Amino acid sequence: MNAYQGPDPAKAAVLAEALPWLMQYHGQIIVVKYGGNAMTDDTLKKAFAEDIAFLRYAGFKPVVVHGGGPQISQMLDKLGIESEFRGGLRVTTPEAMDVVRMVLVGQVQRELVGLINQHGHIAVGLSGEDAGLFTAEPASTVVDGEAVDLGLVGEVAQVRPEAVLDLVEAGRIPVISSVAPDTEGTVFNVNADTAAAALAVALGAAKLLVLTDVEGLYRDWPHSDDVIQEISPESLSALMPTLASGMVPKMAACLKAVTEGVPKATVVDGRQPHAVLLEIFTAEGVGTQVLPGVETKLRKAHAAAHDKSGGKA
Ligand SMILES: Nc1ncnc2c1ncn2[C@@H]1O[C@H](COP(=O)(O)OP(=O)(O)O)[C@@H](O)[C@H]1O
Ligand SMILES: CC(=O)N[C@@H](CCC(=O)OP(=O)(O)O)C(=O)O
Repeated sequence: MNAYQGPDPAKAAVLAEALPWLMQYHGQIIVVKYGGNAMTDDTLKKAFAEDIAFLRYAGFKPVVVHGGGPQISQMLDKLGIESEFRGGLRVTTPEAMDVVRMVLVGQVQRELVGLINQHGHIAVGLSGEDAGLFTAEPASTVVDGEAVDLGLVGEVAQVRPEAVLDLVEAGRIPVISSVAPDTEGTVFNVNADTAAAALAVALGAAKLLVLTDVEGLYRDWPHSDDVIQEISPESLSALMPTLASGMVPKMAACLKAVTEGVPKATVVDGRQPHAVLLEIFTAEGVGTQVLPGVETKLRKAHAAAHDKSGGKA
């Protein structure tokens, strides 16, 4: 006969490990950017929605900014509209802009809102067009030393976070699409990483968490998969000219967020189910963290270890 074993203490240990993070982020805004490349299958999307609902019920204030690059490309292909990327941004004609808006607001945002609302009526979709959330201006981009005209690609010139704050204070989870009008009402395509960073700064978020389809920022991509675990804004700034494709706007967004007051920006692999919970509630470092003074801290820790070992470390 098997003796009664009782509940598994390992489960209690996992829950107890979450305590410091519950204390740190309780009542704080966390902006989570969900990239289109991390929305590849239904299980992943469902797990993402569970994580976001979990944060809300744990007393955090999650705000979601979503992408949808691959989903836009798929629809453009279907419609026979050509699109190319320059410096990680989609050159956007007026014809393509209609598709970008339709896919982001009408398709991707609706799906995420629906999935989160499986866990209570808590998610509300918004775009940069709602309540003046974002005002765009044409993006100016330089690729290989040359100014490039990207058409209707926008940068965020102004954020009015009131509508988002109203929802958050009411216990809701805003799910935001990155399209935004300029002051004349022309609607622009804003990269979702760029929009998430501008919003995180305006909301005074405690963290910007970016989900993508790589483990983090690779040191020597595409030649190695050595992930940079921690990097200061200064070192990241120096690295920016060496980055390629989608990592350019992503790391520029993290840099902007941390330089303008967000204490930490993290890029994690969204292909891993429950990547959000793992990043927030566990002590193991996942992905790449951009945080001020990190090299100074590492240098100090190294110097301390060196002193203790009498210079033998
Ligand atoms: N140094 C780098 N480290 C990691 N990925 C990189 C790097 N440089 C370029 N990339 C590319 O950037 C991509 C992520 O950007 P993107 O496709 O825009 O993702 P998302 O849809 O999540 O915003 C990766 O899949 C990879 O192909
Ligand atoms: C200007 C620009 O490039 N806009 C992006 C907007 C969507 C996005 O950023 O989606 P991901 O986060 O999935 O890459 C695009 O058209 O693809």
